[in-house]
Formats: sequence, structure tokens, C-alpha cells
Amino acid sequence: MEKGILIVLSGPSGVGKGTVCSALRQRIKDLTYSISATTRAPRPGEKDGVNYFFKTKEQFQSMIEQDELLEWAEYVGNYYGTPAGFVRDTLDSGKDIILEIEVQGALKVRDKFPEGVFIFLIPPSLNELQTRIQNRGTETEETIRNRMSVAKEELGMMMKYDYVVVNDEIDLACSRIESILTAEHCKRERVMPAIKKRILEVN
Ligand SMILES: Nc1nc2c(ncn2[C@@H]2O[C@H](COP(=O)(O)OP(=O)(O)O)[C@@H](O)[C@H]2O)c(=O)[nH]1
Ligand SMILES: Nc1ncnc2c1ncn2[C@@H]1O[C@H](COP(=O)(O)OP(=O)(O)O)[C@@H](O)[C@H]1O
Repeated sequence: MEKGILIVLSGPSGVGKGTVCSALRQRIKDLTYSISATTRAPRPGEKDGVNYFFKTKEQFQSMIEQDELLEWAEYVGNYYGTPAGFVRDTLDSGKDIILEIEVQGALKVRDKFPEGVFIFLIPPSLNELQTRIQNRGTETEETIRNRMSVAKEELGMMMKYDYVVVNDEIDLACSRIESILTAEHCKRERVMPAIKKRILEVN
């Protein structure tokens, strides 16, 4: 069986990765989402095993020691990592998987999966980025300052990605990413299952 495609979506905090990713999963039903492990505290409404696997520092350390993580990174005082087994099993079953991770981790994934598709989401402007983080209302003023300063560094890394997508409007950003994925499937001489279904329905 043909392996699935590994997709990495990165971008500064508050750009809309989470929002765009869930909209994309609504549109592309056969896209699997990789749930990361983190030592960050859950935000209101976040659920263990849905948004993240919430871990203590000791549990996270043990995952590193047991070689359970495809990559991991420290980001603004917390650890984040991608469980390796789930990613490999999904790809082996022929399904595409999307990882929503920050830049340092993405570069490590690139070493292991050079054939992956690396997409960087950017805001229309830095002012708009700050407004989005503030309006989300999940961060303290200090965390927002730290995240904005990391954001500027991260934006400097966008040329290391295969594609840069502007998240001005959620629907537009999703369509751009969908087009990228369609093109990547074509490059690999495949038709995305969602498109195949659409064509069959028309005929
Ligand atoms: N390297 C790495 N980064 C991750 C992982 N999971 C999430 N991240 C990134 O960690 C950063 C902080 O995530 P989070 O605290 O949820 O904040 P948010 O991006 O503002 O929603 C974001 O850039 C995420 O994409 C992971 O498994 N590995
Ligand atoms: N295109 C957009 N236009 C306006 N607001 C957006 C857009 N995309 C996301 N948002 C809002 O910006 C905030 C941050 O989005 P989120 O998905 O949490 O970002 P990230 O996962 O990158 O940190 C949320 O309040 C979200 O509703």
C-alpha cells in the first residue's frame, strides 16, 4: 500500500493554526490529526486526548527516554512533542496526517521525513497577530509579550518551508492549503480520496 503524506503546519502563536486545522479537518474527512503531548496546562475547554495529551514534566521526560517522540521542543517554558507510533501507523495505513507544531520541531521532522509537506501560516500583519492572541483571551500579558517575541523569530524561518500561506480569512486559508495538498497528491501520481469521491458522485 502507498504511504500517506505527512503534512506539517507551523506558524506563530495566535496566527490561527488550530482554527484553520479544525476547519480543514471538516473539509477533508480523511485527514488525520496528530495529537501532541505537552507539559503546558490545559486552557479552559481543552480536553486531554483531544487537544493534547497533558503530561507532567516527569511523564514527558519518560516519553523522551523511551524514544516515544518523533520530535520534541521547548516553547515559551513548556515542552511539546509528537508521539511517533501514531504518526508512523497512520502513514503506513495510507492515510495523510497533519502535525501542528512549532519551527524547531518541524525542522527535526524534516530530517526524518524529507518527503513531507511543510506549510507555514502567516498573519496579514504583526498587529493583527497581536490582536488575535489578545482576543483569544487565553494568555497573560507577559505570555503574550513572550509569544510575540518568539513570533518575530519564527517568521524569519518561514523560507525554510515549502509553502507560505496567509491566514487572512479562514475559508481562503483552508482553500489554499487544500490546493497545495491536491497538487502534492498529483505530484505523487495519486488522487486525493475526497476528490475521487466527488468525481464518482458527479458521474
Ligand atoms: N515541536 C512541537 N511543537 C508543538 C507540538 N504541539 C504543539 N506545538 C507548538 O507549540 C506552540 C505552542 O502551542 P500552544 O501552547 O497550544 O499555543 P498556540 O499555538 O498559541 O495555540 C505552537 O507553535 C504549537 O504549534 C509538538 O508536538 N511539537
Ligand atoms: N482568519 C482569521 N481571522 C480572524 N480571526 C482569526 C482567524 N483565524 C483565527 N482567528 C482567531 O485568532 C485566534 C487565534 O487562533 P488559534 O487558532 O487559537 O491560533 P494558533 O493555534 O495559531 O495559536 C482565535 O481567537 C481565532 O478565533
